Amino acid sequence: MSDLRIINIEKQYPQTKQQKDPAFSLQPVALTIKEGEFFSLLGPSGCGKTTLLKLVAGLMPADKGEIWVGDDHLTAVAPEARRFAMVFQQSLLFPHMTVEDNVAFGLKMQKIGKRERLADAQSMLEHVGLSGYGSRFPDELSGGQQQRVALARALVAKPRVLLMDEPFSALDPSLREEMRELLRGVQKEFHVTVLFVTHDREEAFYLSDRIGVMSEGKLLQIGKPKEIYEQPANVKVASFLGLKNIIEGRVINNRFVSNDQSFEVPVQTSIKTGPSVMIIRPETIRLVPDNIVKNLQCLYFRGVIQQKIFNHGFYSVKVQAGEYLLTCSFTSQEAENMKVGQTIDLMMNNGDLRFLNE
Ligand SMILES: Nc1ncnc2c1ncn2[C@@H]1O[C@H](COP(=O)(O)OP(=O)(O)OP(=O)(O)O)[C@@H](O)[C@H]1O
Repeated sequence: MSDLRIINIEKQYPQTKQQKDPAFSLQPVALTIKEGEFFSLLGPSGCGKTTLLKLVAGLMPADKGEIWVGDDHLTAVAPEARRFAMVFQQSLLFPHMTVEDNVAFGLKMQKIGKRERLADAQSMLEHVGLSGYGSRFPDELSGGQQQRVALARALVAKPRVLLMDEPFSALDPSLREEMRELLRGVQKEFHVTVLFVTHDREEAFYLSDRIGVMSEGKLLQIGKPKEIYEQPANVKVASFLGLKNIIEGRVINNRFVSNDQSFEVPVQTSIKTGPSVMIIRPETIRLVPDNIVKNLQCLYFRGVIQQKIFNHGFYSVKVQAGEYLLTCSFTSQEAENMKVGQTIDLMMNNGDLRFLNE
């Protein structure tokens, strides 16, 4: 298998005289991306995603570590000889060449005959929904169409790895969605290995087979989107993923005790004694049915509705429960009679709660 192996790659940028803070360093990254896998590096601006991508591409040397694809050791191989393709935020098409020639350019470099390369370019343009656009010039295309051409140009040369750095961030939201769908489709069709950089959680969750969450030069967690969402490795990952209802407290004798001592719940034995957080996922919160007998398997809150917002087919409802402002997710039916200012009773199963050491 031609997996992409990133073996303990690290990089420290040199300190400049004007710089007050220490120069950025990328902590050692060890990561294997399977052939045909879509892998995203997700993290806030400045966390080192592009740095890692450039090291993989060979656009700058690493201080330590190795890059392999299958049995090929690429660490010292020039970027253009790695057989990787790259797509950036700007499409970087050659303005004086037609769309068709832009797409066929890489094949020309590989000394593939004119007829064959134009046929391949045409076929790839069809795959990205641009058949009939071959004789136009880049400035006769919209931003979204230019990114389609950039994608076609990257794929036509059958790269061993496709590296993408925020390729859709300059596009408007509906076009972004369209491009995500297109990319997901062609990536699966051509079984190309993709390393994708984004700070957009939704984009990473939609596209990826696996995600690596980065922060401050460190790869904090690797996992499938569902695993990362349901079991974030630590508070930084949880906060970056925008997880709601992160409640601070302590673990004592395998029980989580909230800071204001108003409740305690059992935790998994893997959670260490000491400062911790409890995460309540909005979709696991339910209304307490009438006449229920409360039991120890659930946690209960009484609170006042502060806000009710329709959001993508469900209602996001904020409830002030003592000192906690809980975000809940209710169906239209559940939320139908809810009004701001109303007192409601909420419950959640202990088994749905997540605990993390800080
Ligand atoms: N050539 C360089 N020399 C010195 N420092 C650099 C260099 N390139 C980037 N940096 C610094 O390294 C850090 C990581 O930058 P990088 O571009 O990898 O982040 P990123 O996660 O891709 O961010 P963004 O999403 O904003 O592009 C930043 O603090 C940046 O200022």
